[in-house]
This record gives sequence, structure tokens and C-alpha cells, in this order.
Amino acid sequence: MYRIGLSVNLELRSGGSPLALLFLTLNVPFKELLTYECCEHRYLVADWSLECPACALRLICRRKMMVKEFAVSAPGKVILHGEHAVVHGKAALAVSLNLRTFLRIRPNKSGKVLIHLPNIGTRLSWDVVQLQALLSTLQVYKNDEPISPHPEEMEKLKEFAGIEKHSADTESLAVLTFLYLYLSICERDLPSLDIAVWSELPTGAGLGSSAAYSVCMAAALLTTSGQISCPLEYGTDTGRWTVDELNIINKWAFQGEKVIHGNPSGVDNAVGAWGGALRYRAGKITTLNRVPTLKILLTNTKVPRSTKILVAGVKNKILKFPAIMNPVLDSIDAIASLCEHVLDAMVETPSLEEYPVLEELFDINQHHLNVIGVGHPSLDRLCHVTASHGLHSKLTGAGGGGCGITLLRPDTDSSVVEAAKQDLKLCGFECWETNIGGPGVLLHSSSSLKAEVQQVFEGL
Ligand SMILES: Nc1ncnc2c1ncn2[C@@H]1O[C@H](COP(=O)(O)OP(=O)(O)OP(=O)(O)O)[C@@H](O)[C@H]1O
Ligand SMILES: C[C@@](O)(CCO)CC(=O)[O-]
Ligand SMILES: [Mg+2]
Repeated sequence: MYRIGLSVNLELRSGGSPLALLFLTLNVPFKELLTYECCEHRYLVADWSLECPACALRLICRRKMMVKEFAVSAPGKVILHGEHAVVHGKAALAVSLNLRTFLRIRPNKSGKVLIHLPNIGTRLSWDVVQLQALLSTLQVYKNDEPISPHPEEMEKLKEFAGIEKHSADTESLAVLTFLYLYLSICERDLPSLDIAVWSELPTGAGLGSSAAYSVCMAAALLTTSGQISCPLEYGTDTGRWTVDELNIINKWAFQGEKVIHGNPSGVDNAVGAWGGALRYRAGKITTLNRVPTLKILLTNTKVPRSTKILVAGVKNKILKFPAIMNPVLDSIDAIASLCEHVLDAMVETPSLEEYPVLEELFDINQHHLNVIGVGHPSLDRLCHVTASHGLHSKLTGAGGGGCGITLLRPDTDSSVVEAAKQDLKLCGFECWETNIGGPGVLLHSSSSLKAEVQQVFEGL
């Protein structure tokens, strides 16, 4: 018989709902209760459950984290082909970017939760006691799986945060997503925290800023609450979670995307969690290991738009003209398949021969995206300007403004790219030549964050 201290969460559960938090004397082998430490955190590992055969009451012991400050980051993405069609069960090819969102989490003893979002000028705080009162309005699990935010629950959260019923502005969506993930993930023991999120990605421009935000929130809150491990070992600056843990992060990030988008396909959060290149179709993620290094020019038209509204617009068009729109979606699906095949062939036999096909696929898909109603005059302009330099472009992400991608062939002279960039800048656009294929969500010791990010966080 061993006596277990109060630092362990003990719950007596019946039919899934906790009955009591207990301090008990248990008959469990001592070796099952271990403490382990990484450089910044200390966990008590005690993930086991005991079930009484007579009354089916279960005693669950969970690991609880003694938290210190840490940071996480997740990449943005570009969709090569398949945006919008992927919401309707077609395939999308997406690749992570070297532009990332960073989140720093600090436990505090003030009994408050503070959130700083410097990209959008938001700084808010709530008392944990007030947040506690909201818990009874949320139902977040079904058979141990996260379930979708219910519209009535969202209304309650909006009321609490003083957000108008139909408000879909940047701050409202970011705050609602935070509140939803914080309350859902940390429901057992709401922590007093200071959270800051800063991104290198433009907000709301088609590069997956919402997914990177949701992935960072999910990863940080799951780590803080001890539901996933802290994969930072002594002497290391960054750590990556196991496949099972990445799946948990991805599932919660998808719920966050639901708060922001309404009806996301899940492709953006999958790239944020896993990184690299992947094919995504109807929830199935396939990592693409054989993708050639593609050089891409990213251009932000700076025309603001909302993914939620654009996705809803496409749905309405499909409902209105199914016989016209469904073949377009099928064609986009075929483009994604052919592109994947071509990329694979390029790895097998590196040559320039396949580039004209990739270029033509960009052109065709851009026309399709205009047909389904997600184009914009600024994106037409972007395509015309790059075409005048012999380059091929398409919108990426939800469209309606935001960003376009231009394929740069290895044999394109740098003077051509520079001239195209100059002309794009004259239109008021912003351009980056970018690397694709960065790592997915990462855990960082906060002292190891690059200077620029540390400076932002220190200045808050
Ligand atoms: N750094 C950030 N700080 C605060 N909120 C953010 C941040 N990044 C994203 N968001 C939230 O995500 C929303 C933008 O999501 P939206 O899906 O419309 O654009 P996107 O994700 O950049 O583009 P796409 O979905 O086409 O890839 C913002 O309105 C805001 O609520
Ligand atoms: C427009 C869309 O297809 C991609 C946004 O990056 C929406 C989604 O897949 O959730
Ligand atoms: Mg988004």
C-alpha cells in the first residue's frame, strides 16, 4: 500500500464524468509513479487507471505538470493545388513554409489568464474564477475524442467576451478560438497563465495563419495540462512530439480552425502540425517524401479577406449550380493528382522538362478558382504582371485577395525574377522568395528562440 501525494490528479470516474477529486491510499506498484524532468519542466508521470470490477467505478491517475515558461512554433503553408475543392472531399497538395507563428506560455500566480496578440493589437485578461464558471456550458468530449464547437456554446463564449453575435473580425475570432481551446483542453484544472502569440505570417492572407495559431494554442495548452509530454531533453533547444501526440495536437487544432473558419477541411492544421509536403483528402493525411525543391515567389496583394466567408460562398455556388460546379471541383482534383505525379517523376529523373506542365497546371487551376468565385482583380493583376515576365501564378489559400504563388524555374534568370518583383511592388504588393518544406510544430526552450522573436515577447 502506498500513499500518493496531492501533486497527482486523482479522479474517480463513472460513465465518463468525474465524480470527485480524491486523496487516496492505493494499492499500486510504486514503480508506476515516476517523476521525470526535462530542462524546463517537471512531470509526475502517473498515467494509469484502476477499475472496480463490482461497481465499474474507475480511478484515473493523470500526469500533472509543474509548469515553467516555454514556447512553441508552427509553420504557415502554401497550397499548390486543391484549395476549396478539398473542403468538398477532393485532394489538396500543400507544403509548409519557412514563415512561422510563435507562442510563449508563462504560468503566473495572479489567478488571471492574460493573452497578448501583438500582430492584431490585442491584450486581454480574465479571472480564472470567471472562466471556471463557463465550463458548465461546454461539452467538449465524446468517447474521449474532441467534438466540434456547438453554435450555442459559441454564443455563450461570445456573450462572456463581449463579442457581438455576428462579429467575425480578426480579434473576435482569435479570442473565441483561444477561449474555446483553453476551456476545452484545460477543463480539469484551469491554469493561471500569460500567453503571447506573434507571427511572421501575414494574418488572413492565405498562408494558413489561422491554422498556425490554432496548432500553437493546442500544442501549448496540451503540454501545459500534461496531456502530452514535454519533448525537450537536457541540453536541447527544440523538441518534437511523438506521432500519437502530433495527432492529438492536430485534432484540437482542427477544432480551433472550426471556430475561425466554420467549415475547414483540416488541410491547413495538418501542415501546421506535421510540416513538410502532404496530400490531404477527406481527413486522410499522406506525407509526400519525394518532392523536388521548388522555388516559389510569394506575393501578398494585401487585399483583406476572410476564409470563412469565401468557403461559405463556394458552398452556395455549388448548391446553386451543382451540374456546373461539381465538374470544376473534379477537374481541380485531377490537377492535384497530376501535379503529384509530375513532382514524383521530377525526383526520379531531375530535369527541366516537367516545368511547362507544372506551369500550365497553375494557369488552369487559377481559371477554375475564378469560376468558383474566389478570384479577385488584385489576383488577376498579379497573374498578368508575372505572365508579362514569362512566369506562371495562381492564388493560394482561400483567395479573394491575400496571396498568390509564382513558380520559379531553376533556369529562370534572377534578373527576370527581380524585374517581376519590382513590377509587383509597384502594384502595392509585397513579395518574398521563399523556401518550402519547413518542420511542423516544435517546442522551444524560451531562451532558444531567435533574437527577433525574443525581442517581440520581451517588449510585451
Ligand atoms: N498572429 C495572429 N494573432 C492573432 N490572431 C491570428 C493570428 N494569426 C491568425 N489569427 C486569426 O486567424 C484569422 C485569419 O484566418 P483566415 O483563415 O481568415 O486566414 P489565413 O489562415 O491567414 O488564410 P487561409 O485560411 O486562406 O490560409 C484572423 O482573423 C485571426 O482571428
Ligand atoms: C480554402 C481552403 O481550402 C484552404 C484555406 O487555406 C479552406 C480549407 O481547406 O479549410
Ligand atoms: Mg485560415
